[in-house]
Amino acid sequence: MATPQQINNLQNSFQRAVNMGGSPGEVSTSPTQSFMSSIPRRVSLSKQTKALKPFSTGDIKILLLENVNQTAVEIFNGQGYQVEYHKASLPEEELIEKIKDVHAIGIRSKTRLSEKILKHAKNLVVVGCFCIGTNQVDLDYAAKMGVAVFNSPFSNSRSVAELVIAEIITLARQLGDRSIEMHTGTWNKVSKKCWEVRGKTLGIIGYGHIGSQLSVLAEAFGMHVLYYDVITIMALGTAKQVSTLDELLNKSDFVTCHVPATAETKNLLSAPQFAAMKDGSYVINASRGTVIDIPALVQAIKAGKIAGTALDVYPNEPAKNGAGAFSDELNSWNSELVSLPNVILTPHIGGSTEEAQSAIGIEVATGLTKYINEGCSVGSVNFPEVALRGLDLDQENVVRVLYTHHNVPGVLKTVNNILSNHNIEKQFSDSQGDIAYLMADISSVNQSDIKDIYDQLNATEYKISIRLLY
Ligand SMILES: NC(=O)C1=CN([C@@H]2O[C@H](COP(=O)(O)OP(=O)(O)OC[C@H]3O[C@@H](n4cnc5c(N)ncnc54)[C@H](O)[C@@H]3O)[C@@H](O)[C@H]2O)C=CC1
Ligand SMILES: O=C(O)CCC(=O)C(=O)O
Repeated sequence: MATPQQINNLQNSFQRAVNMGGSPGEVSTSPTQSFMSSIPRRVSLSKQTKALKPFSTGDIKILLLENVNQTAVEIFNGQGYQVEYHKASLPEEELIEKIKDVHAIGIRSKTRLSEKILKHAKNLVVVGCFCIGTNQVDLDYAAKMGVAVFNSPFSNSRSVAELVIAEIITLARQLGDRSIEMHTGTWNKVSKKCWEVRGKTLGIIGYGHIGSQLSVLAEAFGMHVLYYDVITIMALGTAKQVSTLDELLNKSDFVTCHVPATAETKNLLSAPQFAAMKDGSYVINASRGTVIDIPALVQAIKAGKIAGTALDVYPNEPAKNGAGAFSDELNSWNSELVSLPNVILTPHIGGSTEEAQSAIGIEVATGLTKYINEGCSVGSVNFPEVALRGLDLDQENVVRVLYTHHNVPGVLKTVNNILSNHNIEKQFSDSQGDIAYLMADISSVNQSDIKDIYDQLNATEYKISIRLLY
Protein backbone atom coordinates (compact mmCIF):
# COMPACT_ATOMS: atom_id res chain seq x y z
CA MET A 1 0.00 0.00 0.00
CA ALA A 2 1.14 3.54 -0.64
CA THR A 3 1.91 5.41 2.53
CA PRO A 4 -0.13 8.62 3.12
CA GLN A 5 3.14 10.47 2.49
CA GLN A 6 3.64 8.79 -0.88
CA ILE A 7 0.11 9.56 -1.98
CA ASN A 8 0.58 13.10 -0.76
CA ASN A 9 3.79 13.45 -2.74
CA LEU A 10 2.11 12.12 -5.82
CA GLN A 11 -0.81 14.51 -5.39
CA ASN A 12 1.54 17.40 -4.77
CA SER A 13 3.59 16.80 -7.87
CA PHE A 14 0.43 16.27 -9.86
CA GLN A 15 -1.06 19.46 -8.45
CA ARG A 16 2.15 21.33 -9.13
CA ALA A 17 2.08 20.26 -12.74
CA VAL A 18 -1.47 21.59 -13.05
CA ASN A 19 -0.74 24.81 -11.16
CA MET A 20 2.36 25.49 -13.20
CA GLY A 21 0.41 25.00 -16.38
CA GLY A 22 2.46 21.85 -16.71
CA SER A 23 -0.31 19.61 -17.90
CA PRO A 24 0.65 16.13 -18.94
CA GLY A 25 0.29 17.29 -22.53
CA GLU A 26 2.54 20.29 -22.17
CA VAL A 27 5.74 20.43 -24.15
CA SER A 28 8.30 22.11 -21.97
CA THR A 29 11.91 22.96 -22.62
CA SER A 30 12.90 19.56 -21.55
CA PRO A 31 16.09 18.68 -19.78
CA THR A 32 15.76 15.46 -21.68
CA GLN A 33 15.59 17.20 -25.04
CA SER A 34 18.41 19.63 -24.42
CA PHE A 35 20.45 16.65 -23.37
CA MET A 36 19.79 14.65 -26.46
CA SER A 37 21.73 16.92 -28.75
CA SER A 38 24.93 16.70 -26.74
CA ILE A 39 25.32 13.12 -25.63
CA PRO A 40 25.79 9.77 -27.25
CA ARG A 41 22.59 7.78 -26.95
CA ARG A 42 22.30 4.05 -26.80
CA VAL A 43 18.64 4.21 -27.79
CA SER A 44 18.50 6.31 -30.92
CA LEU A 45 15.51 8.55 -31.40
CA SER A 46 14.80 9.65 -34.91
CA LYS A 47 12.76 12.70 -33.94
CA GLN A 48 12.16 15.05 -31.07
CA THR A 49 10.15 13.50 -28.34
CA LYS A 50 7.90 14.75 -25.64
CA ALA A 51 9.37 15.68 -22.29
CA LEU A 52 8.03 13.52 -19.52
CA LYS A 53 7.17 15.53 -16.48
CA PRO A 54 6.55 13.36 -13.48
CA PHE A 55 7.70 15.87 -10.97
CA SER A 56 9.07 19.29 -10.57
CA THR A 57 12.75 18.59 -11.24
CA GLY A 58 13.52 21.01 -8.40
CA ASP A 59 12.24 18.30 -6.06
CA ILE A 60 14.91 15.83 -7.12
CA LYS A 61 17.71 15.75 -4.57
CA ILE A 62 21.12 14.44 -5.56
CA LEU A 63 23.93 13.81 -3.11
CA LEU A 64 27.37 13.79 -4.73
CA LEU A 65 30.37 12.56 -2.74
CA GLU A 66 34.10 12.03 -3.33
CA ASN A 67 34.78 15.01 -5.58
CA VAL A 68 32.71 13.78 -8.50
CA ASN A 69 33.68 15.75 -11.61
CA GLN A 70 32.05 19.12 -12.32
CA THR A 71 30.76 17.84 -15.68
CA ALA A 72 28.25 15.82 -13.65
CA VAL A 73 27.31 18.78 -11.47
CA GLU A 74 26.65 20.87 -14.57
CA ILE A 75 24.39 18.19 -16.04
CA PHE A 76 22.38 17.86 -12.83
CA ASN A 77 22.17 21.63 -12.37
CA GLY A 78 21.00 21.88 -15.96
CA GLN A 79 18.11 19.61 -15.02
CA GLY A 80 17.15 21.86 -12.13
CA TYR A 81 17.89 19.11 -9.59
CA GLN A 82 19.00 20.07 -6.08
CA VAL A 83 22.65 19.05 -5.80
CA GLU A 84 24.52 18.63 -2.52
CA TYR A 85 28.24 18.28 -3.19
CA HIS A 86 31.00 16.93 -0.94
CA LYS A 87 34.69 16.59 -1.81
CA ALA A 88 35.26 13.56 0.46
CA SER A 89 33.24 10.52 1.43
CA LEU A 90 31.08 10.85 4.56
CA PRO A 91 31.38 9.04 7.89
CA GLU A 92 28.78 6.28 8.17
CA GLU A 93 26.44 8.08 10.58
CA GLU A 94 26.38 11.22 8.45
CA LEU A 95 25.82 9.20 5.29
CA ILE A 96 22.86 7.46 6.89
CA GLU A 97 21.33 10.84 7.77
CA LYS A 98 21.92 12.30 4.31
CA ILE A 99 20.76 9.27 2.33
CA LYS A 100 17.36 9.27 4.04
CA ASP A 101 15.72 11.75 1.70
CA VAL A 102 17.80 11.87 -1.49
CA HIS A 103 16.58 10.48 -4.81
CA ALA A 104 20.03 9.83 -6.21
CA ILE A 105 23.51 9.45 -4.83
CA GLY A 106 26.78 9.70 -6.73
CA ILE A 107 29.93 8.09 -5.30
CA ARG A 108 33.36 6.84 -6.37
CA SER A 109 35.27 3.86 -5.03
CA LYS A 110 35.47 4.86 -1.37
CA THR A 111 31.85 5.13 -0.20
CA ARG A 112 30.38 1.84 0.90
CA LEU A 113 26.65 1.51 0.21
CA SER A 114 25.91 -1.60 2.23
CA GLU A 115 22.49 -2.97 3.15
CA LYS A 116 22.87 -1.26 6.52
CA ILE A 117 23.15 2.12 4.82
CA LEU A 118 20.80 1.56 1.90
CA LYS A 119 17.90 0.50 4.09
CA HIS A 120 17.67 4.07 5.41
CA ALA A 121 17.18 5.43 1.90
CA LYS A 122 13.46 5.90 1.68
CA ASN A 123 13.30 7.95 -1.56
CA LEU A 124 16.33 6.57 -3.36
CA VAL A 125 15.72 5.83 -7.05
CA VAL A 126 19.21 5.45 -8.44
CA VAL A 127 22.91 5.20 -7.51
CA GLY A 128 25.75 6.43 -9.73
CA CYS A 129 29.23 4.96 -9.30
CA PHE A 130 31.44 7.54 -10.97
CA CYS A 131 34.07 4.86 -11.64
CA ILE A 132 34.37 1.33 -13.05
CA GLY A 133 34.24 -0.78 -9.89
CA THR A 134 30.86 -1.35 -8.24
CA ASN A 135 32.03 -3.67 -5.45
CA GLN A 136 31.46 -0.88 -2.91
CA VAL A 137 27.67 -1.15 -3.42
CA ASP A 138 25.45 -4.02 -2.32
CA LEU A 139 24.04 -4.43 -5.82
CA ASP A 140 21.58 -7.21 -4.96
CA TYR A 141 20.10 -5.35 -2.04
CA ALA A 142 19.82 -2.17 -4.13
CA ALA A 143 17.95 -4.11 -6.84
CA LYS A 144 15.63 -5.61 -4.21
CA MET A 145 14.81 -2.05 -3.14
CA GLY A 146 14.09 -1.12 -6.76
CA VAL A 147 17.22 1.04 -6.93
CA ALA A 148 19.16 0.88 -10.19
CA VAL A 149 22.95 1.30 -10.08
CA PHE A 150 24.97 2.78 -12.94
CA ASN A 151 28.74 3.03 -13.49
CA SER A 152 31.13 4.04 -16.22
CA PRO A 153 32.51 0.79 -17.60
CA PHE A 154 35.53 2.05 -19.53
CA SER A 155 36.00 5.83 -19.38
CA ASN A 156 39.11 5.52 -17.21
CA SER A 157 40.55 2.29 -18.66
CA ARG A 158 43.15 4.07 -20.76
CA SER A 159 44.29 6.15 -17.78
CA VAL A 160 44.89 3.02 -15.71
CA ALA A 161 46.74 1.29 -18.56
CA GLU A 162 49.02 4.30 -19.00
CA LEU A 163 49.77 4.42 -15.27
CA VAL A 164 50.76 0.75 -15.34
CA ILE A 165 53.08 1.30 -18.31
CA ALA A 166 54.76 4.09 -16.34
CA GLU A 167 55.08 1.77 -13.34
CA ILE A 168 56.67 -1.04 -15.36
CA ILE A 169 59.49 1.26 -16.46
CA THR A 170 59.71 2.92 -13.04
CA LEU A 171 60.20 -0.48 -11.37
CA ALA A 172 62.61 -1.79 -13.99
CA ARG A 173 64.83 1.29 -13.56
CA GLN A 174 64.31 1.74 -9.77
CA LEU A 175 63.22 5.31 -10.49
CA GLY A 176 61.29 5.71 -7.25
CA ASP A 177 64.38 5.02 -5.14
CA ARG A 178 66.67 7.20 -7.26
CA SER A 179 64.20 10.08 -6.99
CA ILE A 180 63.85 9.76 -3.22
CA GLU A 181 67.66 9.70 -2.90
CA MET A 182 68.06 12.84 -4.99
CA HIS A 183 65.40 14.63 -2.92
CA THR A 184 67.57 13.97 0.11
CA GLY A 185 70.82 15.04 -1.60
CA THR A 186 72.16 11.56 -2.47
CA TRP A 187 73.80 10.98 -5.89
CA ASN A 188 73.63 7.23 -6.61
CA LYS A 189 74.48 6.54 -10.27
CA VAL A 190 73.98 2.75 -10.58
CA SER A 191 72.95 0.26 -13.26
CA LYS A 192 72.93 -2.93 -11.19
CA LYS A 193 69.56 -4.73 -11.58
CA CYS A 194 68.20 -1.92 -13.73
CA TRP A 195 66.71 -3.24 -16.95
CA GLU A 196 65.16 -2.30 -20.27
CA VAL A 197 61.60 -3.51 -20.63
CA ARG A 198 62.11 -4.48 -24.27
CA GLY A 199 61.99 -8.27 -24.63
CA LYS A 200 60.64 -8.83 -21.11
CA THR A 201 57.37 -10.66 -20.46
CA LEU A 202 54.33 -8.94 -19.01
CA GLY A 203 51.75 -11.23 -17.38
CA ILE A 204 48.29 -9.67 -17.23
CA ILE A 205 45.74 -11.18 -14.87
CA GLY A 206 42.28 -10.15 -16.13
CA TYR A 207 42.17 -9.29 -19.85
CA GLY A 208 39.14 -6.97 -19.79
CA HIS A 209 38.97 -3.31 -20.72
CA ILE A 210 42.14 -2.34 -18.87
CA GLY A 211 44.17 -5.52 -19.29
CA SER A 212 43.65 -5.61 -23.07
CA GLN A 213 44.42 -1.89 -23.47
CA LEU A 214 47.61 -2.42 -21.48
CA SER A 215 48.51 -5.38 -23.69
CA VAL A 216 48.58 -3.14 -26.78
CA LEU A 217 50.70 -0.48 -25.08
CA ALA A 218 53.16 -3.02 -23.69
CA GLU A 219 53.71 -4.62 -27.09
CA ALA A 220 54.52 -1.18 -28.49
CA PHE A 221 57.44 -1.16 -26.03
CA GLY A 222 58.65 -4.50 -27.35
CA MET A 223 57.34 -6.57 -24.45
CA HIS A 224 55.92 -10.09 -24.79
CA VAL A 225 52.42 -10.33 -23.33
CA LEU A 226 50.79 -13.31 -21.62
CA TYR A 227 47.40 -13.11 -20.01
CA TYR A 228 45.25 -15.22 -17.76
CA ASP A 229 41.49 -14.78 -17.55
CA VAL A 230 38.62 -16.95 -16.35
CA ILE A 231 37.00 -16.62 -19.75
CA THR A 232 38.48 -17.14 -23.19
CA ILE A 233 39.19 -13.78 -24.76
CA MET A 234 40.57 -12.91 -28.18
CA ALA A 235 44.22 -11.90 -27.97
CA LEU A 236 45.21 -8.49 -29.26
CA GLY A 237 48.44 -8.20 -31.24
CA THR A 238 50.67 -11.17 -30.49
CA ALA A 239 49.59 -11.60 -26.86
CA LYS A 240 48.90 -15.18 -25.72
CA GLN A 241 46.26 -16.43 -23.31
CA VAL A 242 47.56 -19.05 -20.88
CA SER A 243 45.31 -21.61 -19.30
CA THR A 244 46.52 -21.44 -15.71
CA LEU A 245 47.56 -18.68 -13.35
CA ASP A 246 50.65 -20.69 -12.46
CA GLU A 247 51.83 -20.72 -16.07
CA LEU A 248 51.54 -16.94 -16.19
CA LEU A 249 53.39 -16.57 -12.89
CA ASN A 250 56.22 -18.94 -13.94
CA LYS A 251 56.87 -17.13 -17.21
CA SER A 252 56.41 -13.42 -16.48
CA ASP A 253 58.92 -10.75 -15.50
CA PHE A 254 56.12 -8.36 -14.53
CA VAL A 255 52.75 -9.49 -13.18
CA THR A 256 49.88 -7.01 -13.11
CA CYS A 257 46.33 -7.50 -11.79
CA HIS A 258 43.21 -6.16 -13.55
CA VAL A 259 40.39 -8.19 -12.05
CA PRO A 260 37.30 -7.06 -10.10
CA ALA A 261 37.06 -7.47 -6.33
CA THR A 262 35.13 -10.71 -5.84
CA ALA A 263 35.27 -13.63 -3.42
CA GLU A 264 37.37 -15.50 -6.04
CA THR A 265 39.92 -12.71 -6.47
CA LYS A 266 40.51 -12.15 -2.73
CA ASN A 267 44.23 -12.73 -2.10
CA LEU A 268 44.58 -14.02 -5.66
CA LEU A 269 48.29 -13.36 -5.23
CA SER A 270 49.53 -14.64 -1.88
CA ALA A 271 52.60 -16.57 -0.62
CA PRO A 272 52.24 -19.63 -2.94
CA GLN A 273 51.77 -17.39 -6.00
CA PHE A 274 54.78 -15.22 -5.14
CA ALA A 275 56.79 -18.42 -4.70
CA ALA A 276 55.71 -19.51 -8.20
CA MET A 277 56.97 -16.29 -9.79
CA LYS A 278 60.40 -15.85 -11.41
CA ASP A 279 63.20 -14.69 -9.15
CA GLY A 280 63.58 -10.91 -9.36
CA SER A 281 60.17 -10.31 -10.95
CA TYR A 282 57.82 -7.42 -10.19
CA VAL A 283 54.20 -7.18 -8.97
CA ILE A 284 51.73 -4.43 -9.90
CA ASN A 285 48.22 -3.93 -8.58
CA ALA A 286 45.90 -1.16 -9.75
CA SER A 287 42.68 -3.17 -9.41
CA ARG A 288 41.41 -3.55 -5.85
CA GLY A 289 43.27 -3.80 -2.53
CA THR A 290 41.76 -7.18 -1.70
CA VAL A 291 43.40 -8.89 -4.69
CA ILE A 292 46.92 -9.00 -3.20
CA ASP A 293 47.94 -10.33 0.18
CA ILE A 294 50.21 -7.43 1.11
CA PRO A 295 51.89 -9.00 4.18
CA ALA A 296 52.85 -11.97 1.98
CA LEU A 297 54.16 -9.55 -0.65
CA VAL A 298 56.25 -7.79 1.99
CA GLN A 299 57.82 -11.14 2.92
CA ALA A 300 58.52 -11.99 -0.74
CA ILE A 301 60.27 -8.63 -1.25
CA LYS A 302 62.27 -9.06 1.94
CA ALA A 303 63.35 -12.52 0.79
CA GLY A 304 64.58 -11.00 -2.51
CA LYS A 305 62.13 -13.09 -4.53
CA ILE A 306 60.21 -10.03 -5.76
CA ALA A 307 62.36 -7.13 -6.96
CA GLY A 308 59.79 -4.42 -6.53
CA THR A 309 56.11 -3.55 -6.52
CA ALA A 310 53.77 -0.77 -7.57
CA LEU A 311 50.49 -0.54 -5.66
CA ASP A 312 47.65 1.89 -6.32
CA VAL A 313 44.95 0.23 -4.20
CA TYR A 314 44.81 -1.04 -0.61
CA PRO A 315 42.49 -3.07 1.62
CA ASN A 316 41.77 0.09 3.63
CA GLU A 317 41.97 3.49 2.02
CA PRO A 318 41.64 6.90 3.74
CA ALA A 319 38.30 8.71 3.46
CA LYS A 320 39.97 11.94 2.39
CA ASN A 321 43.27 13.48 1.33
CA GLY A 322 45.71 14.69 3.96
CA ALA A 323 49.02 14.18 5.71
CA GLY A 324 49.16 11.15 7.98
CA ALA A 325 46.11 9.52 6.39
CA PHE A 326 48.06 6.49 5.13
CA SER A 327 49.37 4.88 8.29
CA ASP A 328 49.71 1.72 10.37
CA GLU A 329 46.43 2.61 11.97
CA LEU A 330 44.73 2.09 8.62
CA ASN A 331 46.77 -0.95 7.49
CA SER A 332 49.00 -2.66 10.04
CA TRP A 333 51.75 -3.49 7.48
CA ASN A 334 52.20 0.15 6.43
CA SER A 335 55.59 1.00 8.05
CA GLU A 336 57.13 -2.27 6.94
CA LEU A 337 56.02 -1.78 3.32
CA VAL A 338 57.21 1.82 3.00
CA SER A 339 60.65 0.92 4.36
CA LEU A 340 61.35 -1.54 1.49
CA PRO A 341 63.33 -0.71 -1.66
CA ASN A 342 61.69 -0.26 -5.07
CA VAL A 343 58.16 0.11 -3.77
CA ILE A 344 55.98 2.60 -5.68
CA LEU A 345 52.84 3.62 -3.81
CA THR A 346 50.12 5.80 -5.31
CA PRO A 347 46.83 6.90 -3.67
CA HIS A 348 44.30 5.09 -5.90
CA ILE A 349 44.84 7.46 -8.83
CA GLY A 350 44.73 4.92 -11.67
CA GLY A 351 41.62 6.55 -13.10
CA SER A 352 42.38 10.05 -11.90
CA THR A 353 43.06 12.05 -15.04
CA GLU A 354 41.22 15.10 -16.29
CA GLU A 355 40.12 13.18 -19.40
CA ALA A 356 38.80 10.18 -17.50
CA GLN A 357 37.02 12.10 -14.77
CA SER A 358 35.36 14.47 -17.19
CA ALA A 359 34.15 11.59 -19.38
CA ILE A 360 32.93 9.63 -16.36
CA GLY A 361 31.05 12.67 -15.04
CA ILE A 362 29.18 13.03 -18.32
CA GLU A 363 28.50 9.33 -18.80
CA VAL A 364 27.20 8.53 -15.34
CA ALA A 365 25.25 11.77 -14.90
CA THR A 366 23.63 11.11 -18.28
CA GLY A 367 22.68 7.57 -17.27
CA LEU A 368 21.19 8.78 -14.00
CA THR A 369 19.26 11.58 -15.66
CA LYS A 370 17.80 9.30 -18.30
CA TYR A 371 16.74 6.88 -15.60
CA ILE A 372 15.20 9.59 -13.43
CA ASN A 373 13.48 11.43 -16.29
CA GLU A 374 12.58 8.61 -18.64
CA GLY A 375 12.95 5.36 -16.72
CA CYS A 376 15.59 4.05 -19.18
CA SER A 377 17.72 1.46 -17.33
CA VAL A 378 20.10 0.62 -20.20
CA GLY A 379 23.64 0.51 -18.80
CA SER A 380 22.57 -0.34 -15.26
CA VAL A 381 24.74 -2.99 -13.58
CA ASN A 382 22.12 -4.52 -11.29
CA PHE A 383 18.83 -4.05 -13.08
CA PRO A 384 17.11 -5.51 -16.15
CA GLU A 385 17.97 -3.21 -19.05
CA VAL A 386 14.81 -1.68 -20.46
CA ALA A 387 14.17 1.31 -22.72
CA LEU A 388 11.23 2.60 -24.71
CA ARG A 389 11.38 5.13 -27.50
CA GLY A 390 10.11 8.54 -26.51
CA LEU A 391 6.58 9.79 -26.83
CA ASP A 392 5.60 11.93 -29.80
CA LEU A 393 5.68 15.65 -29.13
CA ASP A 394 1.96 16.04 -29.74
CA GLN A 395 0.84 13.02 -27.73
CA GLU A 396 -1.55 13.98 -24.97
CA ASN A 397 -3.05 12.15 -22.04
CA VAL A 398 -0.20 9.68 -21.95
CA VAL A 399 1.46 8.21 -18.90
CA ARG A 400 4.67 6.18 -18.73
CA VAL A 401 4.46 3.45 -16.10
CA LEU A 402 7.69 2.21 -14.52
CA TYR A 403 6.95 -0.85 -12.45
CA THR A 404 9.63 -2.89 -10.69
CA HIS A 405 8.48 -6.20 -9.25
CA HIS A 406 9.52 -9.62 -8.08
CA ASN A 407 9.98 -11.99 -11.00
CA VAL A 408 7.14 -14.41 -10.33
CA PRO A 409 4.39 -15.80 -12.59
CA GLY A 410 1.19 -13.83 -13.02
CA VAL A 411 2.42 -10.31 -12.26
CA LEU A 412 2.11 -8.99 -15.81
CA LYS A 413 -1.42 -10.35 -16.06
CA THR A 414 -2.39 -8.36 -12.97
CA VAL A 415 -0.60 -5.22 -14.13
CA ASN A 416 -1.98 -5.33 -17.63
CA ASN A 417 -5.45 -5.83 -16.23
CA ILE A 418 -5.03 -2.51 -14.49
CA LEU A 419 -3.53 -0.80 -17.52
CA SER A 420 -5.95 -2.26 -20.02
CA ASN A 421 -8.67 0.21 -19.10
CA HIS A 422 -6.53 2.55 -21.19
CA ASN A 423 -4.67 2.09 -24.44
CA ILE A 424 -1.28 0.40 -24.02
CA GLU A 425 0.77 2.17 -26.70
CA LYS A 426 3.89 0.15 -26.11
CA GLN A 427 5.53 -1.81 -23.35
CA PHE A 428 8.73 -3.67 -22.65
CA SER A 429 9.65 -5.84 -19.74
CA ASP A 430 12.77 -7.72 -18.78
CA SER A 431 14.03 -9.59 -15.75
CA GLN A 432 17.32 -10.28 -14.04
CA GLY A 433 17.22 -12.92 -11.33
CA ASP A 434 14.45 -12.10 -8.89
CA ILE A 435 13.88 -8.60 -10.23
CA ALA A 436 11.77 -7.59 -13.22
CA TYR A 437 11.18 -4.16 -14.66
CA LEU A 438 8.29 -3.09 -16.87
CA MET A 439 8.04 0.11 -18.87
CA ALA A 440 4.73 0.89 -20.53
CA ASP A 441 3.33 3.98 -22.25
CA ILE A 442 -0.42 4.15 -21.92
CA SER A 443 -2.69 6.67 -23.58
CA SER A 444 -6.28 7.81 -23.06
CA VAL A 445 -5.41 8.62 -19.48
CA ASN A 446 -7.12 11.59 -17.92
CA GLN A 447 -5.44 13.46 -15.13
CA SER A 448 -8.00 12.11 -12.73
CA ASP A 449 -6.99 8.53 -13.68
CA ILE A 450 -3.38 8.90 -12.66
CA LYS A 451 -3.81 8.56 -8.93
CA ASP A 452 -6.17 5.66 -9.46
CA ILE A 453 -3.62 3.81 -11.64
CA TYR A 454 -0.94 4.47 -9.05
CA ASP A 455 -3.08 3.17 -6.19
CA GLN A 456 -4.04 0.03 -8.05
CA LEU A 457 -0.45 -0.75 -9.05
CA ASN A 458 0.71 0.02 -5.56
CA ALA A 459 -1.70 -2.55 -4.16
CA THR A 460 -0.33 -5.38 -6.36
CA GLU A 461 1.26 -8.23 -4.47
CA TYR A 462 4.73 -8.42 -5.99
CA LYS A 463 5.42 -4.72 -6.50
CA ILE A 464 8.83 -3.36 -5.51
CA SER A 465 8.51 0.21 -6.75
CA ILE A 466 6.40 2.33 -9.05
CA ARG A 467 6.99 5.57 -10.84
CA LEU A 468 4.59 7.31 -13.17
CA LEU A 469 5.98 9.82 -15.67
CA TYR A 470 3.63 12.07 -17.60
N1 LIG B 1 43.09 1.94 -9.78
C1 LIG B 1 42.05 2.53 -10.31
O1 LIG B 1 41.88 3.74 -10.21
C2 LIG B 1 41.06 1.73 -11.08
C3 LIG B 1 40.83 0.41 -10.77
N2 LIG B 1 39.93 -0.32 -11.49
C4 LIG B 1 39.74 -1.71 -11.13
O2 LIG B 1 40.17 -2.52 -12.21
C5 LIG B 1 39.29 -3.61 -12.35
C6 LIG B 1 39.34 -4.12 -13.77
O3 LIG B 1 38.77 -3.17 -14.62
P1 LIG B 1 38.32 -3.52 -16.11
O4 LIG B 1 39.45 -4.02 -16.90
O5 LIG B 1 37.59 -2.34 -16.61
O6 LIG B 1 37.30 -4.69 -15.82
P2 LIG B 1 36.70 -5.72 -16.88
O7 LIG B 1 35.45 -6.21 -16.26
O8 LIG B 1 36.66 -5.12 -18.23
O9 LIG B 1 37.80 -6.89 -16.89
C7 LIG B 1 38.03 -7.73 -15.79
C8 LIG B 1 38.50 -9.06 -16.32
O10 LIG B 1 38.86 -9.87 -15.22
C9 LIG B 1 38.44 -11.18 -15.50
N3 LIG B 1 38.37 -11.94 -14.26
C10 LIG B 1 37.39 -11.93 -13.31
N4 LIG B 1 37.71 -12.76 -12.30
C11 LIG B 1 38.91 -13.30 -12.61
C12 LIG B 1 39.76 -14.23 -11.95
N5 LIG B 1 39.42 -14.79 -10.78
N6 LIG B 1 40.92 -14.58 -12.57
C13 LIG B 1 41.25 -14.04 -13.77
N7 LIG B 1 40.48 -13.16 -14.44
C14 LIG B 1 39.33 -12.79 -13.86
C15 LIG B 1 37.13 -11.03 -16.21
O11 LIG B 1 36.76 -12.16 -16.95
C16 LIG B 1 37.42 -9.81 -17.09
O12 LIG B 1 37.90 -10.19 -18.37
C17 LIG B 1 37.93 -3.04 -11.94
O13 LIG B 1 37.07 -4.04 -11.47
C18 LIG B 1 38.29 -2.06 -10.86
O14 LIG B 1 38.18 -2.72 -9.62
C19 LIG B 1 39.26 0.23 -12.54
C20 LIG B 1 39.46 1.52 -12.88
C21 LIG B 1 40.33 2.41 -12.16
O1 LIG C 1 38.44 7.22 -9.31
C1 LIG C 1 38.03 6.54 -8.37
O2 LIG C 1 37.62 6.99 -7.32
C2 LIG C 1 37.99 5.03 -8.46
C3 LIG C 1 38.60 4.50 -9.71
C4 LIG C 1 38.37 3.05 -9.69
O3 LIG C 1 38.97 2.33 -8.92
C5 LIG C 1 37.36 2.48 -10.57
O4 LIG C 1 36.96 3.12 -11.54
O5 LIG C 1 36.93 1.35 -10.30
